[in-house]
Amino acid sequence: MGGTFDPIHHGHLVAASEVAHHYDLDEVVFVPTGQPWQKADKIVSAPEDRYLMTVIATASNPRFSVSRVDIDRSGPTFTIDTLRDIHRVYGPGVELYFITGADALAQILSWRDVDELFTIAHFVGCTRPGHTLQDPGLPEGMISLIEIPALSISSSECRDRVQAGQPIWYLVPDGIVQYIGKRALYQGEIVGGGE
Ligand SMILES: Nc1ncnc2c1ncn2[C@@H]1O[C@H](COP(=O)(O)OP(=O)(O)OP(=O)(O)O)[C@@H](O)[C@H]1O
Ligand SMILES: O=C(O)c1ccc[n+]([C@@H]2O[C@H](COP(=O)([O-])O)[C@@H](O)[C@H]2O)c1
Repeated sequence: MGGTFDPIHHGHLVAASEVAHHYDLDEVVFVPTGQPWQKADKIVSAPEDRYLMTVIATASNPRFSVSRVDIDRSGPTFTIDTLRDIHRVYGPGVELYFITGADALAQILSWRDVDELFTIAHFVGCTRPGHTLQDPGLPEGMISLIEIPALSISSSECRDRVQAGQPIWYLVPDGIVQYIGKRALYQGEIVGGGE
């Protein structure tokens, strides 16, 4: 599952858990983006903070892991590179599923090397409150759509709440609340951070 994870929240974790259950996956690898080029107009926290928050949030689940492939690669993050790197790490025989939410799915035709993407991994689109889940017009079978329990949580809302001094307990794992406090994240002015 790729994401900016700024911060990771329970919407991400529920989506990952549901897809893992549905497809009986051995492992879900969370891959925090290095430079999310389609969020270039937004301020994004340091990759190392987003990576550590993802590690903290997933630590208790033995089937969840976190990869550094995107944060260790320089330049904008493209999923085509993510999938090639993951294949190198796990070996060419592994079957990959790329988990993505309804909002990301709507943009997928704008992603780099979109045609090749579907030859490397299965794409799974998850429902997300506030976004309509539509097949983006690709040939049948390229993307599977699955319904997950609705959690109307977004990272931008979490950041806005921290900046406004409102609690984010129970929107994110407890360790993430503590990490955000310890590192004083999201307390400055957010430019273009809202949805
Ligand atoms: N509540 C949710 N339910 C289902 N999928 C989600 C949810 N929140 C995020 N996702 C999906 O998780 C992936 C990574 O999301 P991302 O890290 O950009 O979080 P976000 O909450 O969308 O962030 P932001 O509010 O900053 O845009 C995307 O594919 C997104 O669609
Ligand atoms: O490959 C691309 O061109 C591309 C463009 C936009 C987003 N993505 C990927 O989509 C995932 C969700 O991205 P985001 O920005 O919504 O957190 C993450 O893994 C990104 O690297 C990928």
